[in-house]
Amino acid sequence: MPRSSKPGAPDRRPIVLIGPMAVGKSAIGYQLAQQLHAPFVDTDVVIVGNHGSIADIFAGRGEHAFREIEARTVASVVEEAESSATVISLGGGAVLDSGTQQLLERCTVVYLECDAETVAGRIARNSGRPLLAGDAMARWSSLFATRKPVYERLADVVLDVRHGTVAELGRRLEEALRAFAAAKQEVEN
Ligand SMILES: Nc1ncnc2c1ncn2[C@@H]1O[C@H](COP(=O)(O)OP(=O)(O)OP(=O)(O)O)[C@@H](O)[C@H]1O
Ligand SMILES: O=C(O)C1=C[C@@H](O)[C@@H](O)[C@H](O)C1
Ligand SMILES: [Mg+2]
Repeated sequence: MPRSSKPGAPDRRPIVLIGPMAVGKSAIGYQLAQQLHAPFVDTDVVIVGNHGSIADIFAGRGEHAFREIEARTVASVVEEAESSATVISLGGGAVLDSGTQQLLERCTVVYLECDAETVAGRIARNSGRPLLAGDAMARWSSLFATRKPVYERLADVVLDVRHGTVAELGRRLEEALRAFAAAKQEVEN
């Protein structure tokens, strides 16, 4: 029996991880894909593969150009993943695009929820995120305050990632997705 037809198994829609910078979308997304034996795509990685580093795109062409590239990339990744349980990790700001928000209606959306304390050490070590140039923590907090309502509105499943290793959070997320799929199946039957 295919894994996804087990009662309560995650359904065959793309699983998309959203949330602020450094929350763990890429790390936990990869972990979940391993557990589900599913393909994994990180849209930031696809952008870098096709267009060069994110820092160079911001520096050379500006944020607006980056957002256009990002929206096109997310659309093609989601469309290619349609009807499969592919795990997709988005960049932190990808959800601001209205076309992307519409596409996410066809996916199971997981919002990774955290606080500034969780990401402080990770951001201090980081140098590749152009939007965090200067006072990284202040920039992160200001972006998070603006985007939090969008993350919350789009989420099917919310995972609190303030505590736990990536492996533990991957297991917790798989359980949460099974519970979500089971509840959805019950409503549909
Ligand atoms: N629960 C965790 N425990 C310890 N380290 C973690 C945890 N989650 C993520 N990390 C580490 O934090 C760093 C940032 O994680 P990651 O790159 O997955 O964030 P992201 O949400 O994809 O960020 P971005 O929006 O910039 O792509 C990585 O080095 C990752 O290994
Ligand atoms: O939160 C953001 O706006 C960003 C997050 C990163 O994943 C990258 O997509 C880029 O650095 C922009
Ligand atoms: Mg990432």
